[in-house]
Order: sequence, then C-alpha cells, then structure tokens
Amino acid sequence: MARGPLQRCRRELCLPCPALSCREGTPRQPHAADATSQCRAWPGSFLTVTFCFACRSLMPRTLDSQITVEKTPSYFVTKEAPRRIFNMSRDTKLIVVVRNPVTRAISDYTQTLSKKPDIPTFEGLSFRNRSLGLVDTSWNAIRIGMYAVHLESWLQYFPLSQIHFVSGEKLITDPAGEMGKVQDFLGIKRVITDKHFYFNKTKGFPCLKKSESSSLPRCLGKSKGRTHVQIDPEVIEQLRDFYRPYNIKFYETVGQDFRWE
Ligand SMILES: Nc1ncnc2c1ncn2[C@@H]1O[C@H](COP(=O)(O)OS(=O)(=O)O)[C@@H](OP(=O)(O)O)[C@H]1O
Repeated sequence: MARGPLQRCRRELCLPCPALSCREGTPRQPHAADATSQCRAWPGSFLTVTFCFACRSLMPRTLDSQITVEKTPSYFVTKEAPRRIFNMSRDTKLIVVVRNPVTRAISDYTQTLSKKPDIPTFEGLSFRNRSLGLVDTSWNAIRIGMYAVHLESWLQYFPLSQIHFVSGEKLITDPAGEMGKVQDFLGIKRVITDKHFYFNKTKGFPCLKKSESSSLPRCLGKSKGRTHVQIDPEVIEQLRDFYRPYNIKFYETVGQDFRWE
C-alpha cells in the first residue's frame, strides 16, 4: 500500500526550536507524539547525540497516523548528527529555528551568565584580538551562528526539501504564520492558527490563549525572552561584519532572506 503523507512523516525529528518551545505547551497537533520529554529524562546533555539514539527506546510508540517529534538544539551544530540521523531514517524531516546570529550570541551569553555569573565579558569571549577584528570562532556562542557552515554538513545527507527553516524573528511577530508553514512542511492540517495566540504585553511575547493541560493562558518560562546583557554597539557592529558573509551564503543556500542586516 502506498504510504500517505502522515505515514511518510512518521519519524519526524524536530531540530533546535529556540523560540516557541516544542516542549512548553505548544498546542498539540493531534498527529504529534512528543519524544522529547522522555529523552530529557536521560541524565547529562553533553552526549546529546549518543543519548538520543539510546533514547530511541524511550520514545513513545506511535501510530501510523502520528508524527514523532524530537527536539535537541545541539543537533544542528553536531558534526556526527546528520550521518547518524540519516542512517536511522533518511525520510526524517528537519526543522531548524534560526535568528540573527548576533542576537543569538548575546542571548546565549545572557543565558550562560544567569547560571555562571563569574564568566568573562561578552567582548572578552567574542574576540581573539578585538583591535584586529579577529573573532573567536571557537567560542560556541559565536560558532553556532555560522549557520552556512553547519548547513553544509546536513546537505551532504539530506536534500534541502527535507529541511525547513523557521525565522526566530517572525516566530515572535507572527507565530501563527510560522507555525502554519511548519504544518505545511510536515504535510499536516493547519490545526494551530492565530486563534491559539495572543500578545502578552507584560511578557512582551506571544503566548498561548490556553495550554494543552488547562484552559488558562500560557506563556513560555522566565528563561525565554529575558532582557539581554547590554553590549557595546561597536562590538555588535564588528560581529555583524563578521557574520555578513556567512549570512549571505546561508540565504543563498536556503533561498530565503532572513533580513538580519
Ligand atoms: N513566544 C515567545 N515567548 C518567549 N520567548 C520567545 C517566544 N518566541 C520566541 N522567543 C525567543 O525564544 C528564545 C529562547 O529560546 P531558547 O533558545 O532558549 O530555547 S531552547 O533552549 O532551544 O528551548 C528567547 O530568546 P531570549 O529573548 O534571548 O531569551 C526569545 O527571544
């Protein structure tokens, strides 16, 4: 029997979802089975890729009409991930949320600082030699934003048609629009629409009118959408210059202009 779109999508894998978290109350698609909570029960995140293969056994069993969704932000920048995922299931559809890499780096730093207040300054970590404009690409917060570089590894295994890029910026300004495109990409009915969202002025972000488990409104947690550390505008300019060629290459490769300039 020919496989329908839902059967084809049965083993979906959701990659970094830095904006509207897959695990935090996104309205549930009737076709989605969430493997992430099971996987996250596994201790230690540095072995993400390894554990996610181990954790396949922890994934919920899915019906042919369901899609398994797994969300691990570090997959996109993990060298071995494309090959391993391809070997597991070459039909896997990949979703990557990307945002302006400079803002991403500052967000990343803000998050680390909240856990380790003693780390060096953002400027100190960003440059090998600031006056020469030498950016430290070995610092993860910088390296992750070089999307074009990471994408190359994925394209060695997966065609572009199997990868969907969500704009992190549009996910804030038009969550329903971005979620609509995700649902189209997965070949499922547009169940999540603008009826599900409202803009919460206090949070400064869109929130859900009601969560899956209750009829009360639900925003993402305190660690999502917090105030960023203030960075010297000159540093921001230097980093913009650094990322420009990577961004241009990325836009060209995916055929989409994210307007980060
Ligand atoms: N609706 C809504 N509510 C709150 N936050 C939102 C939302 N949509 C997108 N964002 C942006 O998501 C950013 C946090 O994502 P993370 O990268 O920390 O997520 S994750 O760790 O990958 O789950 C977070 O980044 P920061 O602003 O740096 O905290 C937000 O800008």
